Amino acid sequence: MIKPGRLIVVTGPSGVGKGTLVRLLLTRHPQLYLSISTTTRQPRPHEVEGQHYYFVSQDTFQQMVSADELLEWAEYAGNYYGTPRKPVEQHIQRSESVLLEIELEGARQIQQTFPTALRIFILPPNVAELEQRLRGRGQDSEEAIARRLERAKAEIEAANEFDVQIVNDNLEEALSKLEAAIF
Ligand SMILES: Nc1ncnc2c1ncn2[C@@H]1O[C@H](COP(=O)(O)OP(=O)(O)OP(=O)(O)O)[C@@H](O)[C@H]1O
Ligand SMILES: Nc1nc2c(ncn2[C@@H]2O[C@H](COP(=O)(O)O)[C@@H](O)[C@H]2O)c(=O)[nH]1
Repeated sequence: MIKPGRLIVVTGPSGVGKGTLVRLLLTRHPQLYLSISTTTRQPRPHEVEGQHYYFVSQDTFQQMVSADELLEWAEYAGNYYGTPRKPVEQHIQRSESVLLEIELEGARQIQQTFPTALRIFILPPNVAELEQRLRGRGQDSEEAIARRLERAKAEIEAANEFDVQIVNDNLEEALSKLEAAIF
């Protein structure tokens, strides 16, 4: 059994399948709470305010940082992303476990502030497959894909900083490993 009120961080390069794995995990384990991030990125066509992200201006994001309303935040590929503090703390206080799906710099901040958090790194089978997944997703411009792939190299090198590393090759197998790490 998972310990109550645990913080679980899922990190890995963009396009590796974190969101896909987390969505599947939530359908099997609806008791987990997924934090909804704030971002200055423009919404993608299918994205819904308050469901995928809270989409805010740079000014609003900066105000949230100044007011210490974010548990962690980072600049990523030209946009800002952060975890709203209050909902996470409320769920943890209620002994509910919370999932953060965030990039490397944010995960490093969580390591400082929540050293007991379980930190999981999702790896691609190889970089060519990662690129194929980013392109296949069809959501990002060529420039955005290039920036994400550039960042991916440094991210992958940091995988050993994490408690658990999971290669997302076969999706079902990766999901089973994610469940085994958490439960
Ligand atoms: N095991 C897998 N095999 C093949 N394709 C996969 C696998 N896992 C995910 N994908 C596909 O890869 C693409 C990227 O997945 P996803 O959006 O979940 O990545 P992500 O890590 O959440 O990216 P980001 O960090 O940018 O949000 C999607 O099209 C998804 O369907
Ligand atoms: N440090 C944080 N990183 C976050 C947060 N929410 C999402 N992310 C990560 O950003 C990249 C890009 O996301 P995309 O939706 O533009 O593809 C990806 O690695 C996300 O995991 C956050 O609150 N903090």
